[in-house]
Amino acid sequence: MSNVENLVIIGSGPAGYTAAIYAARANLKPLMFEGLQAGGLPGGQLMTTTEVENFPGFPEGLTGPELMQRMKAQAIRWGTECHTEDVTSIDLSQRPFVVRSEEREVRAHSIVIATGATAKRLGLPSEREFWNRGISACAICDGATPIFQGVELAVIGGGDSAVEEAVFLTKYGSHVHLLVRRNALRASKAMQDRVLTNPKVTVHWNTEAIDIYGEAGGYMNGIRVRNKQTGEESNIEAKGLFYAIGHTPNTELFHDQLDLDAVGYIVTQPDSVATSVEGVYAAGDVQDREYRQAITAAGTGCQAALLAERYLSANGLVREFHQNQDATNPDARESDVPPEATAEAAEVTFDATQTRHYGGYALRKLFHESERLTIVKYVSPSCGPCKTLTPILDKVVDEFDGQIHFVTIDITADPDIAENAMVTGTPTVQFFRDKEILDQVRGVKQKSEFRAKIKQHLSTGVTA
Ligand SMILES: Cc1cc2nc3c(=O)[nH]c(=O)nc-3n(C[C@H](O)[C@H](O)[C@H](O)COP(=O)(O)OP(=O)(O)OC[C@H]3O[C@@H](n4cnc5c(N)ncnc54)[C@H](O)[C@@H]3O)c2cc1C
Repeated sequence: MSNVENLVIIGSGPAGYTAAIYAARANLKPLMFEGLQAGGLPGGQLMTTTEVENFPGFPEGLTGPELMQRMKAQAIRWGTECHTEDVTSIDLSQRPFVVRSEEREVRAHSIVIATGATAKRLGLPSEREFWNRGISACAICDGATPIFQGVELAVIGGGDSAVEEAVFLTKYGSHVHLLVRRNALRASKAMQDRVLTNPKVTVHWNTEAIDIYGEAGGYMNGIRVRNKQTGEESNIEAKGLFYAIGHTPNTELFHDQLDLDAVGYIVTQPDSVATSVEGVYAAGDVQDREYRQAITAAGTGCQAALLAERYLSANGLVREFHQNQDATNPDARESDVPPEATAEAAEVTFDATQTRHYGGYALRKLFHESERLTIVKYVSPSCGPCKTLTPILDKVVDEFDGQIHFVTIDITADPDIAENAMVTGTPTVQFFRDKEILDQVRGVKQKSEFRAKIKQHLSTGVTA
């Protein structure tokens, strides 16, 4: 049984990392599937937010991505093995349990499920057409892109997320419309005050979106809305629409294997995080309909790890590992762009023989002069998924050192470049050669996808 893991943790939000920290501190060397695209992002929901001001221990507040990087670093420091992969199937009917991703199959004596919840969509008739062409589910990730600068924007929803996003978007849009289905906000009183007193936000009560309109093949130009009390329909000329309408628990993998409630949340035993299968525990938003906070997720993550440890000990299943306190998180980065990469320094330090470059100066030079395949990664400082993508893409870029150019563009520092490249959200990765765009990838994707694209474009062109 030496190749059976003590504990597999599925999900890398506050619940998953807290479970990992506790289990790793108990010498269990947990293996974590951090997730990639199914059910959110590595790092979970806080990767899409700005300031977190209520997590104990940080009196000045910190950003969501920063908090999650710290949790990850702490989990890795004590020996957690992390894989940035989605679990694609799980078998809880046999012991050890079997957990599969696209890249591996592992067996485990115990499991902590911390897969959280996913943002809902409305399913409007033209939603698909204008998705990423004005519609977004992440204001924090996409709000800074040029298409949203100085134009009217809208947010749908009435909870904390909607209010936070509406206020955040006032930094970029000329005005923000908040569409609320009822005649009241569900957001906390403090959050309500922030939006109701903001002159750049108009709240449209009893209002539902019916559809999006815009140019065929182009961007959205507005939202068709209906007043639910009067039935009257009208248009809101917003160039951006951000969904903040709640979440669905990520429990597809566990249907027919665990007890779920009518909505799909995992049912845990009273005063416990034990599920209907012994040795399997659920922590965080995936089992919490009521509180859904980072600290409650972390609290139940702790409970899950302690229960898993007890279960392993009671059944003589523990395999102990030495802790490696020197382990550091290779993915922990403060920024995608190093501080020395200033616009002033760019002209002096630019070297076309290098693989990695930063900023508009380098991109313009390479775009016009280089024969190599040039890969451009567009990021923004507040974008959590950008930070997730960085280590994934870095590893692939290293494999093609000397064959390609890799340029990082901060779209807030080089908005004109982002606009010309028609970047509508971050992270976006574009592939160029001979002044032609060959390909584009939006969001966080697996290493294998980027590797395949680079190989494909290298094989079809001349490289330096
Ligand atoms: C915009 C916003 C702002 C917020 N602000 C605050 C705040 O200020 N303070 C606060 O306390 N709370 C805040 N919250 C709530 C908080 O983010 C959540 O309660 C918390 O993140 C839940 O943690 P979790 O670990 O349960 O799940 P999540 O954070 O949802 O993480 C779930 C994880 O599971 C992974 N996953 C899903 N499916 C799979 C799969 N098949 N395989 C592998 N991995 C998978 C995902 O990739 C992700 O890593 C905010 C939420 C939002 C959306």
